[in-house]
Amino acid sequence: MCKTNTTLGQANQDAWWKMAGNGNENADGDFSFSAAAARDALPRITTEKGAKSADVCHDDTAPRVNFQTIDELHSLQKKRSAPTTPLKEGGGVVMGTSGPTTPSSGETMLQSVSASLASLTRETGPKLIRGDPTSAAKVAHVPHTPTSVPAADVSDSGLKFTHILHNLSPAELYEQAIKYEKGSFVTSTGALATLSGAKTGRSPKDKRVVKDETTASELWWGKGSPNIEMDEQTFLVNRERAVDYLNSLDKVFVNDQYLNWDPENRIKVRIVSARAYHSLFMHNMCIRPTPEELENFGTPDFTIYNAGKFPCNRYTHYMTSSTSVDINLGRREMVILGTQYAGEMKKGLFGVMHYLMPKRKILSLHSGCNMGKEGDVALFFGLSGTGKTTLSTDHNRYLIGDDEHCWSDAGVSNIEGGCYAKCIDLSREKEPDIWNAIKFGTVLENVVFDEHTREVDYNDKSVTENTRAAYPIEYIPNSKIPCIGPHPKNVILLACDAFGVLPPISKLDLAQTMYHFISGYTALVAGTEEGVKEPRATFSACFGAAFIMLHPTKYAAMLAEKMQAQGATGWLVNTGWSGGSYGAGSRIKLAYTRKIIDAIHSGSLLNATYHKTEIFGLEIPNEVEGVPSEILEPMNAWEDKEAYKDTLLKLAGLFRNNFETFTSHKIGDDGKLTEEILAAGPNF
Ligand SMILES: Nc1ncnc2c1ncn2[C@@H]1O[C@H](COP(=O)(O)OP(=O)(O)OP(=O)(O)O)[C@@H](O)[C@H]1O
Ligand SMILES: O=C([O-])CC(=O)C(=O)O
Ligand SMILES: [Ca+2]
Ligand SMILES: [Mn+2]
Repeated sequence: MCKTNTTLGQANQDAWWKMAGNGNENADGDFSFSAAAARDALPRITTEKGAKSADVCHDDTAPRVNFQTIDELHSLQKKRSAPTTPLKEGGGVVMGTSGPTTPSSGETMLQSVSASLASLTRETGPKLIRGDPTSAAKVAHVPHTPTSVPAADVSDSGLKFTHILHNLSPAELYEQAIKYEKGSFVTSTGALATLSGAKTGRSPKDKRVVKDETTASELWWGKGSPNIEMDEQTFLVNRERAVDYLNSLDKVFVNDQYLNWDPENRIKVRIVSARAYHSLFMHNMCIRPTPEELENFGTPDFTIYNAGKFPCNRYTHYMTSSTSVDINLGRREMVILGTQYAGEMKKGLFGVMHYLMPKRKILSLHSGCNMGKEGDVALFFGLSGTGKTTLSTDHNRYLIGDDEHCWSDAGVSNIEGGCYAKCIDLSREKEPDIWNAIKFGTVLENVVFDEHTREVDYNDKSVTENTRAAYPIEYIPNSKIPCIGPHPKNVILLACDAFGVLPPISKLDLAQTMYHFISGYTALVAGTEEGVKEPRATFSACFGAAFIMLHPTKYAAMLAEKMQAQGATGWLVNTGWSGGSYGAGSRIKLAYTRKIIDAIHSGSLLNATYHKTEIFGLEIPNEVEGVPSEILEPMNAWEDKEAYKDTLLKLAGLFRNNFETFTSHKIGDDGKLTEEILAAGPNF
C-alpha cells in the first residue's frame, strides 16, 4: 500500500480518507480489494474516474521539493546559524560544511587557536579545519592553505589536519559525547551522564606552580601551602607533551569564554580539550559569550591545555605520579595531564583568579552568594561538602553564585557562569531547585542509572561518592543575572562538624570571624570504608587552601577590611553533627539549617538574646524560630556530657595546633587586630 503524507491532492485525500475509514470494506464502489487479495499481494488501487494520472500513487510526488538527493535533503535540515559559525569560502581557511559566509572572523579564530596549539620547539601551529572530521569528506577535496607555514623540520604531525570544534552548542556536544565517548548517556530528564575516568575528584598533591623570579616572592610557598613548585623548563616539557597529544588527535574542542561577571574585571579564557564532556562542562561553568562577543574575542588572557586523557611522564623532574596539573602564571597557561576530572579546570582557573584579583585590590572567595528581595547579600564560606551550593540555592532568594566570587569596592560578582552541585542522596523534596536543574544541557558526572529507563539513582555510590551536576546558573529559576550584587551584609562560615560539638549557629565578632576564616575548619567523615567511625578534622586556610596563591593572611586582611567598612556580621553555622559525634549523633536536619539561615537573612537573629560558650567563646542564640531549642546548645543534645567535654577539648586542641603556623603573621596595618584574632581562638 502506498504511503501518504499530509500534502495529498484532493482526489487522493478522499481516497485515503475512505481507506483509513473502512479498511478493506467496499464503501461506494470506487475502489475495492478483498481480504484475500490483501493477504496474497498488494491490492490494485483504482482512483476516482476523471482524476489525472490514474494508476499512479501520488503520495510521494506531492509539491515540488528543493532537493534532488538524500544529501541535499539532509542539508536542508540544518538551518544556518549566524554569526558564530562563520565560513570563509574558497582557499584560505577551511571550515566545516555548515555556516554562512562572514568575512574573516572565522579565520581570525583559527589563526588564534593555531597560535595556542603551536609547538614551542617547532614554532608552528597545526593545520586547522573547523568542524567535525566526519563531515570532512567534502572538505578534503578543497585545496587547503595552512594557517601557518611549517618550518624546515616538517614532521608528520605538521602534515596532518586537526579539526577544531569551537564553542559548540550543548546539543552538538551531546552528539559528540554520545558518538565518541564511552560512558556518555542521556538520562531520563535529559542530562548528559558522563564518566570522568579513573579520577573522580581533584588531585591536589599533583598540582604544580611555576616558581620564577616573580612568583618566588609573591606566592605562598612552603609548609601548609598548596603551591608545590616546578621550574619553567619542566612546565614547558609538560606543555609540549600536552600540545603534541592534542595535535595528534583528529579533533580538539576549543571553548572561548569569560570569568567574572564584573565587566571591568572580566578575564578571557580559552580551554583546549579532547573531550566533549570537558567542553560542555566548561560551557556550563564559565560565562558564555554572546555571538558578538565571541566574534570579537581576540587573544585569551589565560589558556588551559587539557590533555587529561594522556599521562605525564614520570621521568620528568618534579613528577611524582602520572597526573600533573601545572600552572604557569607568567605564561598565563595551565596544563592538565593524567586526570580527566573536569573540576580541575574550574578550580585551576579559580587559583588563577586568587592571584590576579588581589593585585587589583579585589578579594577572591571560595563562597556561595545570594541576595534577598531587599538587596541584602550573604556570603557562604565553607570547604567542600559543607553546604555552599545547597544553602545558597534558596527558593526565597536570588542566587548570585554557588562557589567562587569576587568582592571589590563595587560589591560582589560571581566568577563563574554555572553551578557544580554534589548529587549524592539528592532528593526532589529537600533540594527542588537543584533537582529541576538536572535537565537537558546539564553534565551529570559519575552517577549510576537504570539501564532501560535512564532514571538516575542518586543514592548509588558505586562509581564515587563525589557525584556532581554542572549546570548553567540560569537553570536555577531565581538566579540573579548578571550575577553581581551590592556589598554583603552577612558572612556565613559553614563547618560540617562531624565531632558534633560546634553549635548549629553562633554569632561571631570580627576577630572570631577572621580566626575561623583563617582556620577553615570542617570535619567530614573519613570515608565509607567499614569500621571507620572517627571523624577527621580538616583545616584549610580561607576555606580553600587548595586554591589560594598568596599567604592566607593577605586574604584575611582584605576580608576584615571589607567587613569592617560595610558593617557585615559574621556567623558560624555547623551543618554537621548534633547530639554526638558521627556514629552516635546525627547530621543536623537540612530543614533546621535552612531555618537558621532564614533567621540570619531576616535580621531576627541579630536582635536575639545570646549566651557565650566555654572554650570557643561562641555566642549562641537562646531561640531560633522553627528550630528545637534543645539542639542550639550542643551539650544539651549530648546524652554523655563527659564525652561531650572530652570531644570539645580534643577539637579545641586541633584548632590550636593548626593555628600555630599563623601566630607570627600580622594582619592589617596595626597589630591590634592580629592580637585580637589570636585571642579569638579556643581558650583552655
Ligand atoms: N544540615 C545540612 N546543611 C547543609 N547541607 C546538608 C545538611 N545536611 C545534609 N546536607 C548535604 O550536604 C551536602 C552539602 O554539599 P554542597 O554541594 O552544598 O557543598 P559545597 O559546600 O557546595 O561543596 P563544594 O565546594 O565541593 O561544591 C549536600 O549533599 C546536602 O544535601
Ligand atoms: O573542585 C571540586 O572538585 C569541587 C569543589 O567545588 C570543591 O572541592 O571545592
Ligand atoms: Ca558546591
Ligand atoms: Mn568548591
